[in-house]
Amino acid sequence: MTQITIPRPDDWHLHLRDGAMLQAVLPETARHFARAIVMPNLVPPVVTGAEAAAYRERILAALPEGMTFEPLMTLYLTEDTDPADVAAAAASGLVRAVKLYPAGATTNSASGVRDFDKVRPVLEKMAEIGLPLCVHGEVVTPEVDIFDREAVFIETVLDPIRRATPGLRVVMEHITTKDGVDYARAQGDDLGATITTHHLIINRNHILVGGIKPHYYCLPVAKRELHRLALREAATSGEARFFLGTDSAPHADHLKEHACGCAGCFTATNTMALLAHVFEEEGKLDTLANFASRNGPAFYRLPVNAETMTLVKSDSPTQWPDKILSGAGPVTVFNPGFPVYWNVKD
Ligand SMILES: NC(=O)N[C@@H](CC(=O)O)C(=O)O
Ligand SMILES: [Zn+2]
Ligand SMILES: [Zn+2]
Repeated sequence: MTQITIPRPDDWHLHLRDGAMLQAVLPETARHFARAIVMPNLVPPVVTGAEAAAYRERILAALPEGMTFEPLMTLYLTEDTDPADVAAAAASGLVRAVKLYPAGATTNSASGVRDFDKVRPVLEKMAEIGLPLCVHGEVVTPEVDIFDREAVFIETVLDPIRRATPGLRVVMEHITTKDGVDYARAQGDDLGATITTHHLIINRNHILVGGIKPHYYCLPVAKRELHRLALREAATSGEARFFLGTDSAPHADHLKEHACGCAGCFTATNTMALLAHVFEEEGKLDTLANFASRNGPAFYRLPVNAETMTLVKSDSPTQWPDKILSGAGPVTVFNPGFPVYWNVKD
């Protein structure tokens, strides 16, 4: 097959940042994706409904003329979050999810949750109104090896929270392990899991073998090959619980190529072409629409986009810019390390 048409995709986990970076990266997403769940880990974080409304306005103001894109807003869960504010922001349709960052787990997570008992009233309100909790699923206990943080989180934090809060709808964000895949599969339809593009392509060797590759460093960090293979199998299975969240996370190059480099891969520009490549490799092009276009809206109780996207495979490799230029500095586009012949048709 050299061509495939799917409903226009959405991105269920995206970092757009703010200011000059937002201006530069928003068109990269809006060119292909109709909607995105926009992460709230700004500095300072997007905590209240009023802050989410203001951030949404800044995103829409940065959208180039002629592009259509709907930002789906999220709130950053803190120990001081007010359940009534969350409920009001959800009822108005402004906010589509609340994001849980264990304090210290990832970029800009210092205001995240340390004591899960303190957020119990918010979680109970969310269960009552059906508002999803998006979870960065890693423990931050120093004794736990960074490659085990996701598996330990599932057992010691996620599962207890879900048992204590019946009816809470949860998205395991950017799963990176077979443990994550297996856990998601064993649950009911109140649990979804996003999978990034880059975790379908790289394993931990890509980061470390032959010299350290800062542009492959993200959190959760890529794991062993067996986990990458489990993620590929899950993403291409067509199962409703697995959907695309690119976690495209721009950082200026000087902050990635640094003695203490930031975590995040920037994949907004080439995600759809890369996914077509991956799904074709797996012999599963027929399930790309489920992963990128249908399963996410079903979980978030939104309609599938009416527009379509056509992906075409050609004889010569697809070209992308190496970097996106922004007022905050250049941002390197994720390089899969192999030629890709798929591209989105204009
Ligand atoms: N994924 C990352 O490595 N980084 C994200 C944060 C996150 O999603 O954990 C970022 O905001 O840069
Ligand atoms: Zn995260
Ligand atoms: Zn993220």
